[in-house]
Amino acid sequence: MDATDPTDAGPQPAKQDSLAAPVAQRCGLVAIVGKPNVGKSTLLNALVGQKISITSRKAQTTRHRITGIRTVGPTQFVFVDTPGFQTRHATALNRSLNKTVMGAVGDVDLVLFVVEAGHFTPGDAKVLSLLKPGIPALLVANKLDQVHRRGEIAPWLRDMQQRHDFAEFVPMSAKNPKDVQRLFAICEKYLPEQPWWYGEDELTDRSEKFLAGETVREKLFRFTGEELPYTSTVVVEKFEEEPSPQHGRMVRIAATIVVERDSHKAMVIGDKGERLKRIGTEARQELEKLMGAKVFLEIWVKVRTGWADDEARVRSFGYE
Ligand SMILES: Nc1nc2c(ncn2[C@@H]2O[C@H](COP(=O)(O)OP(=O)(O)OP(=O)(O)O)[C@@H](O)[C@H]2O)c(=O)[nH]1
Repeated sequence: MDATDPTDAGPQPAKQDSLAAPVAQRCGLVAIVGKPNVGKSTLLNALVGQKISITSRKAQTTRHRITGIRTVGPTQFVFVDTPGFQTRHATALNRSLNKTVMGAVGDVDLVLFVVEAGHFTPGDAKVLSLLKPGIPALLVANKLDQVHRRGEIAPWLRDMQQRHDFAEFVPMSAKNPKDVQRLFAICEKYLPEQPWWYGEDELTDRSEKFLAGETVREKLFRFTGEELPYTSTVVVEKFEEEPSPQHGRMVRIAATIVVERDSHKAMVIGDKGERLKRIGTEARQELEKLMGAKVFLEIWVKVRTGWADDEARVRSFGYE
């Protein structure tokens, strides 16, 4: 996969040659945490330089612990994206999500605690309470572009300083490449000197099968807007490579969208199947680009009432 670099990196450190003093490699885990919708996935994608975590306007679209890898100069950042900490409902699905967050913040070198600049809600406080002492945390005050009175940021930062012993404050916008570049430079010194874990060009340790499911899920949420409950999910039933003299690489994928009610199924399928067709077309086009292959994508819609309340079923759909 070729990564285009949206971060406008500017000059990179020169490659080491045999005459130059060796620069020690750094490598470490960076967790991105925050309540739903603060921009964690947008930030991760900007940091990794390729879209690997799905984003949408709907809260709770990120359910898996996704790693993104980015090597900049001598430093390899291994990012861990986590689900928004969900406090409103206590279904088995949410218990599983919360466990993922706990796992993610306990064992990392650096935490990026993401909030919307100028805001701090009880939802943010809940996530903040999960941060472990001893692990440096940066306050990423995201969506700075939406703050129109910049003068209010300084008193807000002072208030944030009272709430947690943040190592640094980074007011920024995940949508601004220069800010994202600056964030790399800030994070670098928190990662230990040790050899890289992955190749220089690797972006994720997730399989293409996983990315296929995520892509369908993103289109599903994008085209159903706020109507479809976030308990709907996507299961990839088949992912098969086939040799094709005509297309080079060819992949056959069958995915099932699992919804809770018949009415949700009708919503996903849409008038004369229009919506499901659109979901399938857009997902297929994106996957073809991502995988550099001809993709045949089949999507089914199934109703499984109450699946989000059933621990065994949540596990069978791939949540820990
Ligand atoms: N204006 C502005 N919008 C942003 C910025 N960063 C993210 N957004 C938008 O905020 C919304 C939520 O972003 P996501 O990246 O999906 O948020 P998330 O925290 O991963 O959300 P969950 O998956 O629900 O946990 C999207 O509509 C983004 O486009 C930013 O810096 N500025």
